[in-house]
Amino acid sequence: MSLIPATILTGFLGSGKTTLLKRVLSEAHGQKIAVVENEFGEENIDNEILVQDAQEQIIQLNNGCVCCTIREDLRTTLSDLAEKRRKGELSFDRVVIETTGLADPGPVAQTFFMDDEVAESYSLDSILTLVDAKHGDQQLDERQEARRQVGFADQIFISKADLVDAESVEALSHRVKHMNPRAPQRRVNFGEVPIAEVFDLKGFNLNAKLDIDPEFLNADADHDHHHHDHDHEHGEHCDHPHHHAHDDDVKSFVFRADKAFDPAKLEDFLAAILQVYGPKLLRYKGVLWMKGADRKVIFQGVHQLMGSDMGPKWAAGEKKNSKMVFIGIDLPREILEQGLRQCLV
Ligand SMILES: Nc1nc2c(ncn2[C@@H]2O[C@H](COP(=O)(O)OP(=O)(O)OP(=O)(O)O)[C@@H](O)[C@H]2O)c(=O)[nH]1
Repeated sequence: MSLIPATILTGFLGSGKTTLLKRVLSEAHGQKIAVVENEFGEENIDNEILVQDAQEQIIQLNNGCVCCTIREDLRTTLSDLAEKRRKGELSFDRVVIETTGLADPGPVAQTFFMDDEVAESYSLDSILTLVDAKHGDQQLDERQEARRQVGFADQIFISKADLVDAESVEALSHRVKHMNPRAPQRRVNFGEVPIAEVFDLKGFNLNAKLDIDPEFLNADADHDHHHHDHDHEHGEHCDHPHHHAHDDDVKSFVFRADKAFDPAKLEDFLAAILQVYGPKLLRYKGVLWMKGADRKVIFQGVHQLMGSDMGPKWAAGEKKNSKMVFIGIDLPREILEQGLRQCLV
């Protein structure tokens, strides 16, 4: 039986997760969706909002946060769901896990890789993160959970743009992009979003795509700014409005190289780096040129868990190179860059 696609829906308190989910559930998409809800408290209001006319399966994980105490519950819930599906007692095509606004999506994502039973039945499709245009800046300033949610995202939805002026949305969008350049961004008005941008994003797939805006890559490579405090001159690579400097602890950087990697050296280096900095590395992904390989090598990971795979062949005439993006908390950028350079042939 094929793996059940799973989507993690995250975003800070009140960012519009339930609104978006309700919208998605009520859209005529012909799919059966099992929803795993994680709410604080006994009363689950969201549940009532969501159930209405949908025949979806809604499971609640109450009294705790999915990222810590409830993690075991999540594991058993997912296993039970898969088991019932196998036996024909339940029928659903995919599962969506809505985390509380205070959850760190990291441990939730890791459940899909670390637990054998879960990994055998599910494949993590993507992490969707909502950012509230009205309160996002303050939440990112004050709450690390909010910053981690952005760092982990495969797709970002900016909600409530109707409540603020265009310039503020731009500034927020720019800030978020610096934290996570690989997640595409989209504005959503009361959860209105095409289903194609919610499901089957394959953000966790080892595909050969590394969706980084080429502008961002250029700006980043040409400027050796070790501190991303948005202090570049106006008009210089970066023409978005940004009035204030943010020194977000969740940062990203892109490494590019026009020389091939020595596979053994790179493997040793990455293994060592993950040992030390794994907890701080939220997401990383790369399309690599390895010495002696006629195919692209795709690698990616979450914290200490890293995987790699062969991608497509380098096309005739294609200029071989490598690009990697690292997203993490207080990233040791110089150590990473220096180390990676030493792995080049
Ligand atoms: N103006 C405006 N309000 C929105 C938008 N999206 C959601 N809201 C409102 O924001 C409030 C919170 O939305 P929810 O969908 O409950 O947010 P949530 O992320 O599920 O909230 P928690 O479960 O508390 O974390 C609701 O009153 C929504 O109607 C939007 O695009 N614009």
